[in-house]
Amino acid sequence: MSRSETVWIVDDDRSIRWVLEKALQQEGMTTQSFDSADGVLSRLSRQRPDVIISDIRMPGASGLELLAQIREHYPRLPVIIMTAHSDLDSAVASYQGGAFEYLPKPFDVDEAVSLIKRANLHAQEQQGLEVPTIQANTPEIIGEAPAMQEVFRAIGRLSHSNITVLINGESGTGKELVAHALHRHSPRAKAPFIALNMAAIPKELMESELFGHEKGAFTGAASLRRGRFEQADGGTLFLDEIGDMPADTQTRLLRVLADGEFYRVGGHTPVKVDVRIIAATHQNLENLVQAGKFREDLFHRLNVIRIHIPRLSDRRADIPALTRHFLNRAAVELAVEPKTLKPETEEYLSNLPWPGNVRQLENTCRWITVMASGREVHIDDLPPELLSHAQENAPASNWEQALRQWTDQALARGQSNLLDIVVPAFERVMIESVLKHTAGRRRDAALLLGWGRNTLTRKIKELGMNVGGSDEEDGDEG
Ligand SMILES: Nc1ncnc2c1ncn2[C@@H]1O[C@H](COP(=O)(O)OP(=O)(O)OP(=O)(O)O)[C@@H](O)[C@H]1O
Repeated sequence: MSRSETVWIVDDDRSIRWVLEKALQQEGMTTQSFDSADGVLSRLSRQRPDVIISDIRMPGASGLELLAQIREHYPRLPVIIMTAHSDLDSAVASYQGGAFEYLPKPFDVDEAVSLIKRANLHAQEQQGLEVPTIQANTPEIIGEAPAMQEVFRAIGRLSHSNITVLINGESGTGKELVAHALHRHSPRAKAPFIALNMAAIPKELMESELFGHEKGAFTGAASLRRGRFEQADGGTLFLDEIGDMPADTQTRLLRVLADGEFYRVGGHTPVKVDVRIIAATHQNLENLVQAGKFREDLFHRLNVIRIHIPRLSDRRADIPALTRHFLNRAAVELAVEPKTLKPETEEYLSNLPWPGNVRQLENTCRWITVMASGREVHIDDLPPELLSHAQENAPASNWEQALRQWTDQALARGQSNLLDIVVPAFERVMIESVLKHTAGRRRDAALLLGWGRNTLTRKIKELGMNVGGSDEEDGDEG
């Protein structure tokens, strides 16, 4: 490039401006910084940067207001929106407002720089496309954890499209919630969102459920019934647990997706529909295809865009916020004061395995709201299965987690001098295991532990361990 690209940085946080300025200048770009959105617009009438990167929340006009103004007056100018409040609403609002990208803070500086370069290239290639602004308003999906930010980005990116989406994730991770968000942030938002769980419908009823039936199509079909496909016309059909769909229904579904029309059960006139499919499964569809249980051609039709929803144990950072959200919601449902967690209870919950994912956490919050006696929730107030579960199932590889839980509980009991209890226990386990490994030979054991032999002997005495063998005799094999 002959001339240096100019990037405007808009953020009320001086350190962010500074970090970006330095990084961009190092890449040979020219920067100009603004501490609010207000100055940017007046400047734009005289001067034009190649890319703008702006924070959302600032005193005065917000980054999204700035974005809207720029889209209206300078549609070719790419804007990257940054925010410390990495919620779905800001992600979606950014994309729908026509942002080139959405960058949740804290971000990797290199990532920011390469994004800015991409924005610049894109602007040159595209010569600007104007995108309509739609007001965002969703039910809350909580997700500060990086894995969820990826999901939000996907929802944002897809918000202009009607493309088929396949959602993967364990049961209770929020697949339906995400499917709904995809719909609400799509051009079909005003049309129906129809959800259907393949695992919950008896096989023999599935076709009529999906495609409806004509009057008299079979015994009991007293009148014409429109199926889910017709109900979802113009909107979105969410097919949950698609892996459980029987083979013949898969064949019919494939045909509908190809032709955009189908016959009601017992019908002879084709029914035309325009339906966006979002499918979800907790199973590995590739494996089902290999096992001959899922049609490969249908799999490819559904697998256009895939969104993976992480299990709750892979986004533990979100557990406190989710818990507060569910406790507040349960309190509203039950018309009581919301419970709050003691810090050690929050920490304890954050470290549980949560095999039932977000749904299990939600149910736990309902349980707590009903059962916990005080306003503040102690570890002892948790449902008994969570208390025993943690102790029995703490995996050996995860001893730190077990230790953390033990510490929380000891603190909750008011115990002190904790290291006096834990350190000897720790040393005892290490010494026993290593001596077992060396068949009682202390010299080898000391080497493996990384201690001198005298230290090991002293420790064994101090700990009052009865480990057989002695310091004198262990010079030889014996
Ligand atoms: N990130 C989240 N923020 C707030 N609520 C959530 C979130 N994820 C899930 N939930 C809530 O948890 C419950 C379970 O979510 P959902 O039904 O979407 O899961 P699912 O993956 O579709 O489960 P299944 O596969 O068992 O049908 C719902 O009540 C949903 O509102």
